[in-house]
Amino acid sequence: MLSYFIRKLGKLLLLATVSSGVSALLALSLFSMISQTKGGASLPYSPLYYGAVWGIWLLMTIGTSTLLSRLSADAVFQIRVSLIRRILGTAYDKLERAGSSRLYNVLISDVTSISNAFSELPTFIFNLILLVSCLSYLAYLSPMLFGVLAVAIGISFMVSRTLIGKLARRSRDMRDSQDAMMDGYKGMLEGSAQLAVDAARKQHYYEHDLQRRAEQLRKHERGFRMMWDLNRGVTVALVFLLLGVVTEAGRRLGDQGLVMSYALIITYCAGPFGMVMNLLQQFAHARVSLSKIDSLQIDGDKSLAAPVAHAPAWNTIQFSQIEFTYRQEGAEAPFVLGPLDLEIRKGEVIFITGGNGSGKSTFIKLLLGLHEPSAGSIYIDGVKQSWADNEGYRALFSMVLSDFYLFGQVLDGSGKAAADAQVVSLLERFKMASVVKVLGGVFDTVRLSQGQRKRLALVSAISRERDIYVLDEWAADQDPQYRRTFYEEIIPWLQQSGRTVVAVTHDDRYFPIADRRVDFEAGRIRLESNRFPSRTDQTVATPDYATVSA
Ligand SMILES: Nc1ncnc2c1ncn2[C@@H]1O[C@H](COP(=O)(O)OP(=O)(O)OP(=O)(O)O)[C@@H](O)[C@H]1O
Repeated sequence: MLSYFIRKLGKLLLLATVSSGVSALLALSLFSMISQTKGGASLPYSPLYYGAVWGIWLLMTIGTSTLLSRLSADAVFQIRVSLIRRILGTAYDKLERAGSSRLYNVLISDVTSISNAFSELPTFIFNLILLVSCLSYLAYLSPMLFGVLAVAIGISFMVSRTLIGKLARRSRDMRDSQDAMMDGYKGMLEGSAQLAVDAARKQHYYEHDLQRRAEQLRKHERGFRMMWDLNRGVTVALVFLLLGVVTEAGRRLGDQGLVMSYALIITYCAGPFGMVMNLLQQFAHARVSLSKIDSLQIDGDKSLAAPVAHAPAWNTIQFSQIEFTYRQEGAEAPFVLGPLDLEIRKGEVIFITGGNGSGKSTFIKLLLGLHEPSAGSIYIDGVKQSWADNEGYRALFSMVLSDFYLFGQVLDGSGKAAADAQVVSLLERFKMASVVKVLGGVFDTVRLSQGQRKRLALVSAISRERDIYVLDEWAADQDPQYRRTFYEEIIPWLQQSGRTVVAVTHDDRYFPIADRRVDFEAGRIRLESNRFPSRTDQTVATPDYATVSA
């Protein structure tokens, strides 16, 4: 990730570092001029020269601040965008395993800690240069006194390193507690209606989940802050220790002027020294965030700029000995789907039925190419599909799953904003035209009832003009009248235009609508019943998008 940043912001980082370094050296030369003025004697350089250096230093400092603030904002932007792209390019099942709470936390807190650390790099380099320059100058003033100082600095460095190691461990504990807290927030917000009605549950959730997690987080935050402040305190204490060591050594050497110069420069260096130590702490914290991101395996590398894959021409999709197992930590007997053998033919209406937990939705996700089969293969017209390169395969589908998200923007078959007239005609068909307006392909509201939102989701899915519609219990939230319209009008209308429909349903009275019903039980196909056994011999219509969209 660091190399990614350096690639993206390398020039700005270099500029900010050089400018920080020059400012540091100018500041040091100002100090050197002052420190050479002993006992109220005049400056060794003319006031004009001092004023000129001061002026340049001021300009450089203003310029550096501007560059640093730009670098900081750019770093936040770059890491945010890079994470978004990684998440968008990551396989669905990896995201599902990571869980939304952990992903939200990465997007919120890890983005901040990494970008803070990165944007502080020039400040770190600035202060490091300042520190090294100060130390070099001290070595130049008196190598012997510097030798004494170097031993004290070495010891200080070892102490700080140990403390920073402890801080990283505390940071890791704190980050884990933040994930748990985020999970608690999620329950509180997503379950707000249940909690509002059920006071006992609210109290229980507060005491057993939220409060406990908050206490755990407080404990780890306290440990982290304590270690952070301890490290800072130790830094200040070390500066005093160094001053004491220098004063004593100088007294023994009998050179008060030298001691004065040393004390002045060490006092000046206390700021940069503290800053370097502070930033080392921040880097340790950011490293924990980076390891958090790595642990989620959001390693998506599919470029968003890559051309969108086109769906292949097809007549049959064949599942051959397909198996899938949910990877669950600690689960004794994880759910196993398959082995499945199934053929989907173009233009068919297939209903997927079965009891709760029988594997219908899991099958749907395999069909959509969202889960990678653990065994078996998928063939299109006899050609084996590669999981690693299944963008084209996925482009065959449009769907409304049971946990769908309703996007406000409607897209057409080419991925552009859909024409309003086309969307309005679909809204009319779904009896939504009086409820929702569309402007520039965007619904004016998505704050609707669940059944209405599902209708809009299907309008959106149809607008994409894809070959196969996959619907997971779409009609479950519709009123009986519209449920009937869905089964007796919408599905036949889609089929007549050459579309294939694969729908999960529990509505047994409408089962005869389907050409085929595939019934699941305990992850296996229990029964496959055909309404038209000879359907494969029929000529299948080519999809007529104009008819469907109109
Ligand atoms: N994300 C998941 N992680 C682990 N196991 C899961 C996950 N989702 C589902 N399962 C397991 O897979 C089994 C089948 O789930 P699936 O959602 O496919 O059932 P379904 O037939 O669609 O049920 P329903 O009719 O209730 O929607 C479940 O019993 C559950 O044990």
